Amino acid sequence: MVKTYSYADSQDVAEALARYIIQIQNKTLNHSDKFKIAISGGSLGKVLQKGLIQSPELAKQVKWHQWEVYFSDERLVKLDHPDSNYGLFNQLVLQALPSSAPRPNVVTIKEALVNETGSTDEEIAKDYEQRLPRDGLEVVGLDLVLLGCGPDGHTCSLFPGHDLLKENEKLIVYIADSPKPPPRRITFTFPYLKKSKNIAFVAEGAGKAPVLKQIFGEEKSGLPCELVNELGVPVSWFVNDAAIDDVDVIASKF
Ligand SMILES: O=C1O[C@H](COP(=O)(O)O)[C@@H](O)[C@H](O)[C@H]1O
Repeated sequence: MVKTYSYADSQDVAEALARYIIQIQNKTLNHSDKFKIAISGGSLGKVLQKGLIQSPELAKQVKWHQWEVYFSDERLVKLDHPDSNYGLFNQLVLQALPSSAPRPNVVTIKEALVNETGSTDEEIAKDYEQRLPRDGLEVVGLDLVLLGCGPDGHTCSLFPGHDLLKENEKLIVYIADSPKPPPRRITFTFPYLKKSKNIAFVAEGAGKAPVLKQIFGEEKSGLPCELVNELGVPVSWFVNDAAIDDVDVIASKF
């Protein structure tokens, strides 16, 4: 269920990820009128910009008007704040679309609840969970979830050793003590990630080599990224060669 792809440079990674996204988009739109996808923050934004906006042959295949975009995690700041994952996606992708291009439907956190006296981060998480796609009363998984891999092995805002890794019921939860600033966030949980039809990770650069060695090594790392690999969801990893520094340990898996 875990496929791994490595490419020499970042442009190759970006184009390979874009081709994969378009493949899942087209397969989904054969039986649905909406392509439901989750975006992460961090380094993923630039990869999407390179593959889905700046690569003309691929850009013309993206059916943005049928996209329904969610966020696998979000920082609890205003949407135009430099720390906002929506803000990054808006800046790198949405604002780069031709003005005539139809826009996707983007499901952001309810900005009015952020820093409003009387509302709590738990309410923001519950509100976002209420807006996840449903089939009747049941919340359904997304067609594709795009995840990053932090140098500590975190993904979404699920951090190593955090109690949130034990959440087995809620689909969206809040964290008030993220070890990576800013501290206040909401995040997909493993129960929600497990509902996904497809998951893809992107990890690039020498800085990710040590954690990839742990995630794909012989020993169980218990890191959030490795726990996602074990959910039983089809997972694809897109990395560049700089992120694979130990041929013995993981290159055989790429
Ligand atoms: O804080 C976060 O970090 C992760 C990983 O970011 P990366 O730059 O190392 O790829 C990101 O996926 C997540 O959305 C973000 O909130």
